[in-house]
Amino acid sequence: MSFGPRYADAVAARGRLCAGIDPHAALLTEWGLPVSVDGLRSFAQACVEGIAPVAAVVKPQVAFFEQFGSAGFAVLEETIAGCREAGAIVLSDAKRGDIGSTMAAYTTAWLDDASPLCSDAVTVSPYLGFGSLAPAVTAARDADRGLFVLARTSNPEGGGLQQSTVETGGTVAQSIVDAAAEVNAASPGTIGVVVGATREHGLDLASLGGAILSPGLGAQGATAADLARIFEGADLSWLLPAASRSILRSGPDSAALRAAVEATRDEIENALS
Ligand SMILES: O=c1ccn([C@@H]2O[C@H](COP(=O)(O)O)[C@@H](O)[C@H]2O)c(=O)[nH]1
Repeated sequence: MSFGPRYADAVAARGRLCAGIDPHAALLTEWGLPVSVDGLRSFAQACVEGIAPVAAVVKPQVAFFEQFGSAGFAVLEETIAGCREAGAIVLSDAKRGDIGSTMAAYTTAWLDDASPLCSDAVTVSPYLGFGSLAPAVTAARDADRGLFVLARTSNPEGGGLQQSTVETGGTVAQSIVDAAAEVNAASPGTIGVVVGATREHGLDLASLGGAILSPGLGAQGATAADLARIFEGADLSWLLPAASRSILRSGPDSAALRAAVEATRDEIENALS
């Protein structure tokens, strides 16, 4: 099954929420774990047990594993496999982007079955030009996997670049949404976009035909009520709000993590209904 219908099935079964696995040092300490590879492994294991069986999409933040080098990557591999086994769609938040020939290698790392990091989808940066993502677009389509392309990010610094105007008159962010929509017209749901929940985005998302990952809930200040306002007019069935720290602060108990996922999801579903 291609990524779009698979994603739609997961969200229909589990609700609209992407739960992040972001093992910040501060969270490891709050959970009573050492800031070490052993602490990282225990943290990730608790997330696999508490979050992955209930969240539609789980998003490991690669940076927090990468900071421990090869041992951290080994924990990430186990985490990806464990989350997929628990039935979650795994979106690895790696934000890769480079010239096309290098992009092909990133694509092998994150989307090829033979790779131990293979995920259902990966975040990518289009700021070397959307066309530079072509190897990833082709591979995602051929392997029934997904890409999530940064369009209008949740951080305050993104606007200067993302809101600037391109030759054709629209914003850079809108040009990325439009390029994603063009791919999705032939291959529905292959390309999602990232649009933060923290502010008005000014984008026309009506023709996207793919998921809208919206980080910023909780720790960055956005609320479920903000989502309904900011995404008015978009096809809300594609909206995928994301939260990490606000859920993870309930750990390390697996049952408490599970309850935090369910409460966040219910709040979102109520606000969007
Ligand atoms: O625009 C973006 C793109 C990605 N992120 C990532 O999402 C999570 C948010 O974590 P919180 O703890 O819920 O703030 C994190 O991994 C970011 O790197 C984003 O926040 N904004």
